[in-house]
Amino acid sequence: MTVFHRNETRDPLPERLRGGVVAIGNFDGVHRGHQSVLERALEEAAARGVPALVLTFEPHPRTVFRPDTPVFRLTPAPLKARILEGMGFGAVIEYPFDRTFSELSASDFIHRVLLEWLHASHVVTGFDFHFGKGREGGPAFLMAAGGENGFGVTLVDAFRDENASVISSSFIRSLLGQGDVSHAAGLLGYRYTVEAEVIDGKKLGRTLGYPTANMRLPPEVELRTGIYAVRFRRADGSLYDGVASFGRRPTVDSDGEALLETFVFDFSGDLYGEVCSVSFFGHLRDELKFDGLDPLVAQIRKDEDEARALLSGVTPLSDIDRRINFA
Ligand SMILES: Cc1cc2nc3c(=O)[nH]c(=O)nc-3n(C[C@H](O)[C@H](O)[C@H](O)COP(=O)(O)O)c2cc1C
Ligand SMILES: Nc1ncnc2c1ncn2[C@@H]1O[C@H](COP(=O)(O)OP(=O)(O)O)[C@@H](O)[C@H]1O
Repeated sequence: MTVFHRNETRDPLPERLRGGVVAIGNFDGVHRGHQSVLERALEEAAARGVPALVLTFEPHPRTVFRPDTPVFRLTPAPLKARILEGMGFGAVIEYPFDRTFSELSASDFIHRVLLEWLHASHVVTGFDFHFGKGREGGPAFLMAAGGENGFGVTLVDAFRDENASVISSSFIRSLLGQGDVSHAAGLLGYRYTVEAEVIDGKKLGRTLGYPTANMRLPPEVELRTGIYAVRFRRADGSLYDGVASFGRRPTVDSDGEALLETFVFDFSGDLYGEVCSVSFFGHLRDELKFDGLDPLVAQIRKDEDEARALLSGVTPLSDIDRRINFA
């Protein structure tokens, strides 16, 4: 068993990873459309007996072109790497992306990155992948370059869901903005998941009988505020059901920042400083401003019951979902 390699630099690639099948793309969310491209790369690699790699770019190229509007990332690099590892890839290349790199011509990208650096034997991308300065290189260019330079190319057609709609990261972001985490899960193939350190709060939760693990999400996250049924994973891998509130807590803290606060079921202990993850299974309601703490606590009790009921019946949507939320 070789270990998964996360490559975050332009330093020479370890020898054992050269000559592989390379899937290229940003793959933010690693949604079911991305998975159809990625599965093809895994099949090609298995058939040839060579490593399977993903070439992706960090930071997300749109963040480099428009620094003041950071992209709402469905899968920040660490989560993306974990999903790809679970799928069976040998490595993810998080190639450093900056303005200078974006000026490389499509031909230079092929020669310097794919050939001289990765020694790619085969490339797999989606039908609409473009690369090089001004997106000048498209599928036809890549096919021709493969023919000239002796690497194979597989272009994977648009994946359509059950309703014949093309799945896109931006549509999934908009669903999360509406709080529709179940529709988002259907398109991702797994429940939307965030990861962050548990930080200190007002220490009020414990006095209400509902201690909550508080997390700060990146400001560009556009998840709708509200109350959700969730699964909570600790750093040691243990899994718990829970109920979480994402928002500004108008009842106790009207001008505070938005926080994700999870009441973890059947748990007691210290979570401060631990990096934990939260996966969203269902949106229960919007956040409300209550007239005092008693009605808030009464509502949280109902939320807990509702979340327990919802979570008691859930099943994995895919192997990825099983690894993240069930195993
Ligand atoms: C399931 C759940 C539902 C919540 N719903 C609301 C709400 O509708 N309105 C609100 O102001 N705060 C809501 N809260 C947030 C509580 O006000 C908050 O958890 C409490 O103030 C504890 O804060 P602390 O963790 O900083 O001590 C909710 C919390 C949980 C766990
Ligand atoms: N069942 C639980 N769910 C969430 N946090 C818990 C639980 N049991 C203990 N804790 C601990 O208590 C803390 C939350 O208590 P709370 O009074 O809400 O404080 P804070 O305001 O700092 O979040 C968590 O960060 C965690 O360390």
